[in-house]
Amino acid sequence: MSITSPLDLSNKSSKVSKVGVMGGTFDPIHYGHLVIAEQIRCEYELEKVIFIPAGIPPHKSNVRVTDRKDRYLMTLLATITNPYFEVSRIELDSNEISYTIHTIQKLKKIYGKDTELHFITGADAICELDTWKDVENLSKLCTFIAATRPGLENSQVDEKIETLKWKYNTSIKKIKLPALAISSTDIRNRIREGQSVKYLLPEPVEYYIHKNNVYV
Ligand SMILES: Nc1ncnc2c1ncn2[C@@H]1O[C@H](COP(=O)(O)OP(=O)(O)OP(=O)(O)O)[C@@H](O)[C@H]1O
Ligand SMILES: O=C(O)c1ccc[n+]([C@@H]2O[C@H](COP(=O)([O-])O)[C@@H](O)[C@H]2O)c1
Repeated sequence: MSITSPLDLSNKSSKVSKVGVMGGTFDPIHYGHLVIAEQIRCEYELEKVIFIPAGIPPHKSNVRVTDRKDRYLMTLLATITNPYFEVSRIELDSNEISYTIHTIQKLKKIYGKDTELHFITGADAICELDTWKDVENLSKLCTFIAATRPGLENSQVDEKIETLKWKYNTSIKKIKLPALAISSTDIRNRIREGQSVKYLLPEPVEYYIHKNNVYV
């Protein structure tokens, strides 16, 4: 499905030198995503962070994910108040599996080779980097910044990151952030069970979910 909207910012290529790329399924987007994106933006002096909802998330291709229009609109609602945040439909508008290597290659073409691209992830996602498509080339085109996530043993994450850095000769930075034990899975379950999700995600996103019966 193609979603057309004047709010698509993926073609804005005005000269920037350090861009954050925050990929995710965002089903739904929550404060865990927003906090890591904002903290990493500040810590690494990124000029902006582009949120890229996945069309077909590579590791969830056999899992039912919510309609792309809903995930796109929820991501827009969640990020609209931050002038440094943008949302791109680059993956949503493609019917291919949303491999990060393809997205980063497209962004490199848009922004040019001199713009640094920093892929923002949670520590759980970075620990699976070995299983991503074409990691060798991906590692040459971007760096990775991984935020700690509750439930993961820090020493094991550190060990895994060191192995990945050595194996792919790439830059993976780890940043320790205030732990937010929030996940989209938990939010979906809470909504289905009629429990409150207030303060786990931005209020407009919560309204959107209830108004459109997104997780019934
Ligand atoms: N609470 C959190 N703390 C740190 N990183 C997070 C947190 N929630 C999500 N992330 C990271 O954000 C990225 C996108 O995550 P995703 O959209 O899959 O959310 P999720 O909460 O992990 O979803 P689900 O529960 O459906 O698997 C991933 O790199 C993930 O590791
Ligand atoms: O490119 C890959 O092979 C790949 C495999 C797993 C995850 N990713 C990306 O990592 C980000 C987080 O994924 P997820 O499944 O936790 O939402 C999202 O942008 C995915 O496209 C990418």
